[in-house]
Amino acid sequence: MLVGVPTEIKNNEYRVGLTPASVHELVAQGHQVLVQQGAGSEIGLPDAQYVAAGASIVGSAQEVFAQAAMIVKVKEPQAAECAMLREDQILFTYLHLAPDPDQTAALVRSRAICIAYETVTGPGGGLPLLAPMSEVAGRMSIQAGAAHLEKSRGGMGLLLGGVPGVAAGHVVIIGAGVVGANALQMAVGTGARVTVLDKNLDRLRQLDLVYGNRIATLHSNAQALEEAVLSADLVIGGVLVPGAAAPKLVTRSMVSRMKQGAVIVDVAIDQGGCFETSHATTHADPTFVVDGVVHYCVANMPGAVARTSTFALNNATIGHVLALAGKGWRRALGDDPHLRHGLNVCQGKVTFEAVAQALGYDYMPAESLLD
Ligand SMILES: NC(=O)C1=CN([C@@H]2O[C@H](COP(=O)(O)OP(=O)(O)OC[C@H]3O[C@@H](n4cnc5c(N)ncnc54)[C@H](O)[C@@H]3O)[C@@H](O)[C@H]2O)C=CC1
Ligand SMILES: CC(=O)C(=O)O
Ligand SMILES: [Mg+2]
Repeated sequence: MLVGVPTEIKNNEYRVGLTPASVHELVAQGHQVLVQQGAGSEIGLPDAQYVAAGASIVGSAQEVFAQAAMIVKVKEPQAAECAMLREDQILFTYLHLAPDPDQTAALVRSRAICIAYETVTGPGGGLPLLAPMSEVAGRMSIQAGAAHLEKSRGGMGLLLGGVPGVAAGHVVIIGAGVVGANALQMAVGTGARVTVLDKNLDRLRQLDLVYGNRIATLHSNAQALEEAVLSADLVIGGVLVPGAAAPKLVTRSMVSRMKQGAVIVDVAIDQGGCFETSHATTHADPTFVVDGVVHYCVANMPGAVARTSTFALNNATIGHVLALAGKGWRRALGDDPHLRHGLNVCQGKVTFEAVAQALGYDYMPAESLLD
């Protein structure tokens, strides 16, 4: 198969869909790879490394989209990229469709085979192609939150860990999944006081076993959430209902009663966000203030540490890239129910139920398109 890798064009997005090592794997199995000139050059992966791995370099995204049977990317296709997709072309990337009607309509119109990293499941449960980026974003959320608690960035002027004789800050983490557990690890490292909430008691049990009385765990209900958020200096939003728009757990009224200069990091913003006051921001302009509370809502946080993130992402995606290239989409999805869960839009139909429900499309089960 001819596999294409365009340069990412989202704001401050320097990740790349395939590393030279992944290109090497594809070429070793008889595939051809087209990489757009400079796709990895900002993160120490120059064109020469791709050529050494067996790729051909082309000058423009147009050439990649026109020639490749499968496009491997990182972020959801931007409008200019959607316009270049073709019928039956495979698109393998993050999509986050439920909160994004325009992108969904464009993918439906394209009649391409659109497989979302974030809804591919794993044999042991979980979302293995989302997990590496959630690890990155969860760890970064505490760095970003701590920085924005500084006065010069709009925060209340608080050092998370405190100092001897001065109390530490209070970090509240909503959602104890991959983002939440990684945020927790970093928050504990700063010396902050940490509270973590989830609806899933097993997740809270696991964290309690690791951290004991160093943290507080709370079953997430409206009252517990409100009390925690109102006493927080930094709140991390890391909830997920896979494929669906994030539930708006923190209302505008709660935000208006938070401490002045507190900081919210809404990691779940790529699924629409779990704070009523959130809207997506970019690395170029990452924050805005509502009722005196700083909101950091960058939808592609791992793009800031693009080198680490590119390798972490490829570790998780390459097996599926090889299966799609080797078997074609019908057989690869037919053989592997976990990869099949990634199919969100296919030949003009919405094949992921939560996306169809969120955006008012008829739902077409993936299975019915595989014969
Ligand atoms: N902004 C960015 O750059 C990035 C955003 N993300 C996003 O972060 C979000 C979280 O991802 P993961 O941690 O991997 O998901 P996960 O599935 O590992 O964890 C989500 C957790 O939310 C919990 N949850 C669901 N409903 C809840 C509720 N009402 N109250 C409390 N907890 C609830 C679940 O029980 C689960 O433990 C996703 O939307 C993901 O796409 C991930 C990576 C980068
Ligand atoms: C998961 C995601 O949206 C990201 O890594 O940018
Ligand atoms: Mg997004």
